[in-house]
Amino acid sequence: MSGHGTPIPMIAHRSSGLSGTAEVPGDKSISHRSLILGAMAVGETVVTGLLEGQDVLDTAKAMQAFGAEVVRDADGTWHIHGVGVGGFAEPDQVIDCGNSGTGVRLIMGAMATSPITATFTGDASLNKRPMARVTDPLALFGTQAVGRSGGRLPMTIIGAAEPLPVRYTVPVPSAQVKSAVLLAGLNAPGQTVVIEQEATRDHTERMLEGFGATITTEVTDEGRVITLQGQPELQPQTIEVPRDPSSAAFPVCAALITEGSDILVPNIGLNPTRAGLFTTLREMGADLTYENERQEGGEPVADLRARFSPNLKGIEVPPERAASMIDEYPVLSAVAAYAEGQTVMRGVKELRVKESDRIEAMATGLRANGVEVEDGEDWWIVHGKGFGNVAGGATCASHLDHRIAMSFLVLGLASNAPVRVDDGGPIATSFPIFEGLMADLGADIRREG
Ligand SMILES: O=C(O)C1=C[C@@H](OP(=O)(O)O)[C@@H](O)[C@H](O)C1
Ligand SMILES: C=C(OP(=O)(O)O)C(=O)O
Repeated sequence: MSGHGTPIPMIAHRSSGLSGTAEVPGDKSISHRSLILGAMAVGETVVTGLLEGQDVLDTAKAMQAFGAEVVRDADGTWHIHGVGVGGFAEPDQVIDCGNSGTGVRLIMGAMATSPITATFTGDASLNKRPMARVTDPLALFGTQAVGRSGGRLPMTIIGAAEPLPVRYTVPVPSAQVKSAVLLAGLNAPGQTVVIEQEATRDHTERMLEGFGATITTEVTDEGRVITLQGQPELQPQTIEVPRDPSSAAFPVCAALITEGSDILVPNIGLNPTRAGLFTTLREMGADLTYENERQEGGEPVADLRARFSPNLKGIEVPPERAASMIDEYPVLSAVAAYAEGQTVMRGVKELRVKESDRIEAMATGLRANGVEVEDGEDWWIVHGKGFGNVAGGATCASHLDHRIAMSFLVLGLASNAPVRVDDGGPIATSFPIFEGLMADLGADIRREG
């Protein structure tokens, strides 16, 4: 949905003794892909555990506009009747992807090699984000794109009627770009090859294989070379979406910084392309353990146990870990405020083109709450104050960015004065049950006014 409702101001007060079990919702990345790949398969894909956040609901609506039947049962199971690779119909309305970069970029890729035209838009945040990173490689297939200056939405994509196969090296670490090219490659004849120098989340590759595509990944001197055979008939799947490690990050970090806390966050996927935050927190001295470690659907899964960790130390986060925790830097910076010493984060330029400029948004809000932050184009350093020394007391702008809103609310759970955010509305894009879940654990996070 583009536009945004009335702002929802929220406030977090110092809390202690968080306890209980935090059942976080389904993984956002896998939810988008389940809908898109389900729509491109022949027959009925059945999905349980789908994240019903606004980002994913917007993708579901988009798949209907392209001709797939998408139905939710009363029990929350989703059924997608796909139209097959190359079977998309031309939508008769503008496709509104709301706040979701993943939604718009993956859908642009998925329709780019069909002889149809579609116009995309989003909310004020999404309409500022760069799309040339996707439309440049799509042009190699023969796809045309006409958008606003700077490659921004709203944008019309004219699909290639006779697509060519493509070999493309992704210039920025981005699973969205990689995925857009692979999804476009589905309806191109021959082999599409995508090369990435840094490993990013690999859900598209794993799921394409699950849907019956022929796809291989080879690690070479050039990087990860992913080869997809075009024009497969995708087989419908039954998918149980695992819980989202990026959402798990919020209750986990809240427990680490609030006195006397001990919580369990069950069933979290620890795919190495996603688990960088948890490794980093453990290196900082967090009392964060993996219980009941197991494999599910070919992925490592564990229950996360997080306890109050009064002796956190700042560290230098290895830059090569950035892609595996890219969405978690905002909440890491909130935890870093309570550590002793500096937390140094480098190689994170991508943070500047998310739902907001996340370095700028967090640095400004942290400073307003009494925490010193230095920053440059692709790095930032949080100077930890240690427990009991974060002043708090400020109102932070969330900039239509769910992760910024949730990170400042976590910050306020251990600061001396409460922390406010001007608008908690965007939280519903990825974590619609955040407020209730945090309240059940004992966190004092409320709406104001
Ligand atoms: O492919 C995906 O599902 C995602 C990729 C990442 O974006 P980039 O590809 O821009 O790094 C991430 O930030 C986003 O939340 C989800
Ligand atoms: C960057 C994010 O999402 P997207 O790019 O899909 O808007 C996120 O969820 O943190």
